[in-house]
Amino acid sequence: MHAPDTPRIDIEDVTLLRGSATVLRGLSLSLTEPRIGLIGDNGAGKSSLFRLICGLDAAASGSVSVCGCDVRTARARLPGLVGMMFQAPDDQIVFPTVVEELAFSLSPRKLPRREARERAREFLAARGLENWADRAIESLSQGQRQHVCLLAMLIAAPRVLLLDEPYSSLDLPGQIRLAAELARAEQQILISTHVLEHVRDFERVIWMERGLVRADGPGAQVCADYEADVLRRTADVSALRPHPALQACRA
Ligand SMILES: Nc1ncnc2c1ncn2[C@@H]1O[C@H](COP(=O)(O)OP(=O)(O)OP(=O)(O)O)[C@@H](O)[C@H]1O
Repeated sequence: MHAPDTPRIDIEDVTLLRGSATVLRGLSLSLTEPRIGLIGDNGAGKSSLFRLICGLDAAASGSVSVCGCDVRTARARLPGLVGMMFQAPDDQIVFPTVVEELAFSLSPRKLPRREARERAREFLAARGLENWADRAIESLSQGQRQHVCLLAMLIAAPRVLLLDEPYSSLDLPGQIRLAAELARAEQQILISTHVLEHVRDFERVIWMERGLVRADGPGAQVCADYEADVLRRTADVSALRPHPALQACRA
């Protein structure tokens, strides 16, 4: 059952265009679970769905609401409601140093600049990262930039977190820390990933295919169905050299 204080996202009969392409087609979803995984092939529409939910792109038709607020009319409230961690850190980061980027995330709270930076330093220090504060973003690796994107989203403390392939550039310790950070987080979290292990035990996983929902249900079932489908589609090549990610479903 949906707890009354858990955020909810309602998508009703949405069509989304990007350029001349229709990337989501008549999509309807009611997202109420605290953890939801999003899987599917490249180009299936996962990032597009996130962009729609956080108000970066507007639907050509249909409606999207977060916690009852229509994203078309609630843009000013959206930063406090929804935070997104982009797939490519350079699409997200706008400031030259870590502390400035984190302080920027606090801008919806309208704090004086000095106080916002102070809070950003404290936030970093609480995670043992005080020496990151004045580092130039340019001097960070891709994985470290991805970590900054995560911190920028967490410091803003929105009610819903959208993470677009958050593990893709992280080293193994980074992946373990991120998984622990997410397990602790009280927010509703949606994760798009190609690494099924990160969502297999979720209560709900949505498999997207060409802008539509192909399957929607418990993570173990949906991930197994997707793997079986991938195995069928790649039978010619996987017979030559089985991919480790598909070993379990071949057994
Ligand atoms: N800026 C854009 N302009 C036009 N079409 C786009 C743009 N960005 C994405 N698309 C198209 O939208 C469709 C969905 O892309 P999207 O990025 O949402 O897929 P995805 O499931 O997140 O893929 P991936 O797993 O590769 O990240 C694709 O067909 C893609 O070509």
